Amino acid sequence: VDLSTTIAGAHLDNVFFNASGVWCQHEEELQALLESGSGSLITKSATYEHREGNPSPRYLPLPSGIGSINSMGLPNEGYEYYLNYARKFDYTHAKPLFISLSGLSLADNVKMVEAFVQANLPCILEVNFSCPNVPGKPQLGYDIDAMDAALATLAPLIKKPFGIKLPPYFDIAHFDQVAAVVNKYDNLAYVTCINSVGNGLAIDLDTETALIKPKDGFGGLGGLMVLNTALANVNAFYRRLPGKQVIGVGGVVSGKEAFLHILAGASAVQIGTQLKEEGPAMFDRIKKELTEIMEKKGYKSVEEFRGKVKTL
Ligand SMILES: CC(C)(C)CCc1c(C(=O)O)[nH]c(=O)[nH]c1=O
Repeated sequence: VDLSTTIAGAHLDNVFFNASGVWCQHEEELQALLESGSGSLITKSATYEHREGNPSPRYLPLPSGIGSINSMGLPNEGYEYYLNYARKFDYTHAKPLFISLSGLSLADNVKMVEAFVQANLPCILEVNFSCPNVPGKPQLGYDIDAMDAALATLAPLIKKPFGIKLPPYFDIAHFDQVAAVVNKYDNLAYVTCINSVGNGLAIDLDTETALIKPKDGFGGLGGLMVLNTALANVNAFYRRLPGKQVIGVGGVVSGKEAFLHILAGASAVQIGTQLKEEGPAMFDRIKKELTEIMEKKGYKSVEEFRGKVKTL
């Protein structure tokens, strides 16, 4: 069966790759992704300066495999590290390179975008809209006017097709409002849905203590428990963004959830928590599981069923 796809004009020989933030902060990790069964790779969201991030424990899988919680605090090597990586990257390689940017201000995003545009490389830029906004205001992804203003500045600068990483939405009116903004920008080629479900709290019964150290234990939720929110966001934006694509992420632990993401409309599928727990060998397992499901159902390519979820 054919698991290949094209995102923002770049060909992936299979739909799978890492969720930004997982297995992608350092070159060694990115090299492991290149050597894995993934179809592509995306770097850890970069800020202008290097960041250590929050004190540990800052990521933990939750008991009974329902998911994970993290408050990493944007640890990354600084954007120049990823720009250099993108300069050295072998673009004849079968896998396209995605670069995630998460500036702490619009000015920082502009400076980073300008540097990448100046370098004129084949990598695809993805702006993380869960990045923090002005302190006291909600993240960019939850401030529709700020999101529109950021895109009005960034889209013309980037010129080429690019994407944005979106937090999960839970209100139909928000799907409508965000889609109306996204549809204004022709080169905004895709949205990646969803980022972690924000500010969850995991507490240990025995110690009566929050699991992670930062932010009084508050952190983003990922893994199987966010699957149905992820499927809804993928399908909501698939229905609302004609001519654009959706990358699905959230709750993919096997070929089954990957199949459901594609059925909901995903053109590619990213994996975070399960990759963190299982390592890059996971891609071969998940590709095999998706292939088996497609063979059993008689599908020869992901194109045949993408977005074809039925309603009653
Ligand atoms: C949450 C932010 C630190 C504002 C952005 C980086 C990020 C982080 C992180 O670095 O803590 N974790 C996530 O699950 N998603 C993200 O987008």
